[in-house]
Amino acid sequence: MTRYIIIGAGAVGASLAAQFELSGVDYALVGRGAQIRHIIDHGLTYQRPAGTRQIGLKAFDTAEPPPLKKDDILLLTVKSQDAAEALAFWAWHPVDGSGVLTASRLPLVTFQNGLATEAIALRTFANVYGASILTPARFTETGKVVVGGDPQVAVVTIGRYPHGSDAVAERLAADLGRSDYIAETTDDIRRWKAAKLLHNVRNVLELFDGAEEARTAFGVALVEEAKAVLTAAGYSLASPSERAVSIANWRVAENSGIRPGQQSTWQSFTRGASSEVDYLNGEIVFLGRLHGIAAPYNEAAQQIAGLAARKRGLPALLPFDSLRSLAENPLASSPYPTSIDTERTPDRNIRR
Ligand SMILES: NC(=O)C1=CN([C@@H]2O[C@H](COP(=O)(O)OP(=O)(O)OC[C@H]3O[C@@H](n4cnc5c(N)ncnc54)[C@H](OP(=O)(O)O)[C@@H]3O)[C@@H](O)[C@H]2O)C=CC1
Ligand SMILES: CC(C)(CO)C(=O)C(=O)O
Repeated sequence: MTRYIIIGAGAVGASLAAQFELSGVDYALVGRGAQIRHIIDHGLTYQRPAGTRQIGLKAFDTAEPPPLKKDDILLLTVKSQDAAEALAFWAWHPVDGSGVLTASRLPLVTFQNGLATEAIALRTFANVYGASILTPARFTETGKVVVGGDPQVAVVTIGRYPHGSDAVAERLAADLGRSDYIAETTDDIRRWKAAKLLHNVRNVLELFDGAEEARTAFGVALVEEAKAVLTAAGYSLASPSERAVSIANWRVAENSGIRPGQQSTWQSFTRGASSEVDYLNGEIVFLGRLHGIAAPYNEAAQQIAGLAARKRGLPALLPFDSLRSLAENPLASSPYPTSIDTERTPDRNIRR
């Protein structure tokens, strides 16, 4: 019987575990730090539009991972910047105590935003699948995850990487469907991930203050730049009309505990965790450099977020004017103060 090994117990991973637990799909949730300790000891506080419940989960600390079995499928739900470390940890585990190694045997599904993780995974794992997930999920308090998707938790598109679809993708889509997700498969997951990145390049704006109108205009510039770069890099972007499933009735529920302005990047900064911006705006900068397209708006956002991330926390929103002047005058030295305390204080901002 298939068992899903969920790696990373945050917004996406812990909610997957909770939904599998509720629907009877077999899984093991493997996490680290205070979050997994709390889940092991007390269960997960899981807030959905219909109410909040305390759910006991099959949870493991990375320090004591469950032994892997031959029918396991790995679901990678860490942030992109943590993917290489997590993959290196899992790749060379023996399966079933045999001489067969995880990376050559077990399928691995990458749930990350951005375009980088699948290629990193393919270096070690022979069977890589990408999953593009649309879910309003929040992890800002230890032991608690809020998901406002209604009536289903999320919309997930799955495909084999770099292309194709097969029985593993279909299996995961079916199990997600049983677990209250809208799920579909695709032959070209790269197009879906690229299309989603157009949304995620704007995540960074939630770290900045400033007038709504000016921030919206900056968001448009980020997206236009991303479109130009992705096109130059050979991506044709998937369009919502290509969906095989209807998401017309899917929404973020009102009063679900999910508020605008608190997407995944904001959550990491708020928790004092590390930043994914180098894989979102940074992916556009990287592809722009490879294909000779300037991306000053994404580059300015990446630079200022990068400096701020070293502080590990977001005591106050960042000055939008600095962002705009750096984007409009990229050769000027960074207008954002560089005398930043770089001491690492993980989980500093978590409310307990
Ligand atoms: N949150 C959302 O609403 C959405 C997120 N996404 C994407 O999904 C991906 C996951 O995001 P999200 O769930 O928000 O991330 P979170 O930061 O909420 O959760 C990731 C968890 O993985 C843990 N972790 C990191 N490295 C390891 C490791 N080696 N082994 C075990 N656990 C590890 C982190 O611990 P620590 O805190 O110690 O770093 C953290 O608890 C991202 O690419 C994100 O962009 C996509 C759609 C929506
Ligand atoms: C789906 C969405 C937009 C949810 O907020 C996301 O991808 C994120 O938070 O990064």
